[in-house]
Amino acid sequence: MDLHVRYEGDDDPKKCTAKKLDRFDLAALHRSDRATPYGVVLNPHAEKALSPADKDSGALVALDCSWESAGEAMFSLPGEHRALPYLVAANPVNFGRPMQLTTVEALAAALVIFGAKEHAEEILSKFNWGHTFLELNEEPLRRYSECEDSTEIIEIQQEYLDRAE
Ligand SMILES: C[S@@+](CC[C@H](N)C(=O)[O-])C[C@H]1O[C@@H](n2cnc3c(N)ncnc32)[C@H](O)[C@@H]1O
Repeated sequence: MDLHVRYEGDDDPKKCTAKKLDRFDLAALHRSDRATPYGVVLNPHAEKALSPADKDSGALVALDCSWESAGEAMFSLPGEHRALPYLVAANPVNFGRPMQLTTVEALAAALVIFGAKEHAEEILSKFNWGHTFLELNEEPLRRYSECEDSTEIIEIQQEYLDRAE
């Protein structure tokens, strides 16, 4: 599956996970909405949860910008907008926190949910904490990948939300 990133460029380029994926030719960066291919847009504000039912909806797209600027209005890209279900970050900035994933973690999570675990491992292998993301989220990612649709994903997510309270 082709990975695309709408790249805003307002985060430190040395720490930016999308930039690193681009350097290894593992994702394509786009500087405008128009230049970004239509597909599934990973958007934490989306009403619908990502599920295996989305896997044939075209390109997989993330928006790389700082979390300070990642408000709802920023996600103006045309596409099928989907939020990832409950997962925890493994990156050093947000380790253990739910939902605020880096771009590479978000793309990897979507790939695992779509049944492309090897592709997820490949992109995470460029980060020394990358494998930890799959270890921390092994059970939820496996269960999400076995769901039919967004309704089933939400049911499983609720179990993790209840446990986290
Ligand atoms: C806000 S940017 C921050 C990127 C960070 N600067 C980096 O270097 O990776 C992270 C992007 O990953 C995706 N993402 C992260 N968490 C998500 C979630 N819970 N649901 C959907 N997409 C998410 C979104 O596309 C989001 O804009």
